[in-house]
Amino acid sequence: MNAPLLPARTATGSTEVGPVLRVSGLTKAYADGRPILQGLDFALAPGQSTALIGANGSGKSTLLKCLIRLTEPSQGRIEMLGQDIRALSPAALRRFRAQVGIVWQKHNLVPRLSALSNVIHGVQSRLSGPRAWFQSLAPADVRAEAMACLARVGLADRASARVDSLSGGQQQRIAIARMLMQRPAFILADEPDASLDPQTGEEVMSLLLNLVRADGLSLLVISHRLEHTLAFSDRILGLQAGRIALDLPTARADAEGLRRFFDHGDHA
Ligand SMILES: Nc1ncnc2c1ncn2[C@@H]1O[C@H](COP(=O)(O)OP(=O)(O)OP(=O)(O)O)[C@@H](O)[C@H]1O
Repeated sequence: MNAPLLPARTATGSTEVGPVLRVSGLTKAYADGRPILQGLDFALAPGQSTALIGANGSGKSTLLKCLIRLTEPSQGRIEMLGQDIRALSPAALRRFRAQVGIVWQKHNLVPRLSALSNVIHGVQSRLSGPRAWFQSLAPADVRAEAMACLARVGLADRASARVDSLSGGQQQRIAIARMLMQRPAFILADEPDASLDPQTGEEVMSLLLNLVRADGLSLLVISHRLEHTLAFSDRILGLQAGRIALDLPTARADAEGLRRFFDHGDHA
């Protein structure tokens, strides 16, 4: 059970790649004792985009936060990128989180700083102090990498613009570029399209998926939009009453059944 999950040599010498995430018996209750997650078991294969769906309050955000211990699980085991997450010391957990890119609905950019400085902030796991904060103080290689990340999200020409002069969609792209700067191995996204108009939301989701595909990354994304779930995932996990009530390849998803799950939190 304690063996690393990422490339392991088999007896024949071939390389076998295990899941990027394996969750076993994950249970969570907040202080009031009400069970939110009730013994979840699932694993995610590398290089896949998985949509996490469920009614409001079904525990999607709680699950994402448990995975990296932004909230502490009550019980169960979480293995991500070969690490037993619940066994990590606070310092090891901070180092581990640097490998996980997170895209939130609210991106927490620094509004008065430039787009480039905000992207440079993604380097903080590798570099500390003002050199990881201001574009004018960042080492040349860090600036160049941040510019490349900006180019990947289509905003190289806005590098010097103050973030608060950019649109909501552009700001979410900057947040994605900052996340790329972390060189993540796994991406968690909590409704990255939620506060954007439908077209911009679709563009952001499409950009995120293209980057994930290009870099061969794994993505677990909370989705509230049926059409985005169908267009931007390989697999769908549905939460209902704290349990996984739906788990299927997106190619086999029936849009009407999914619509019921979105509207009522069930698929009966
Ligand atoms: N810090 C907290 N303390 C107590 N209860 C909480 C806390 N955070 C969330 N909850 C409760 O846990 C339940 C699940 O919340 P969570 O945000 O995980 O659901 P969700 O599926 O992401 O919802 P939504 O789709 O509305 O974002 C809700 O009843 C919520 O009120």
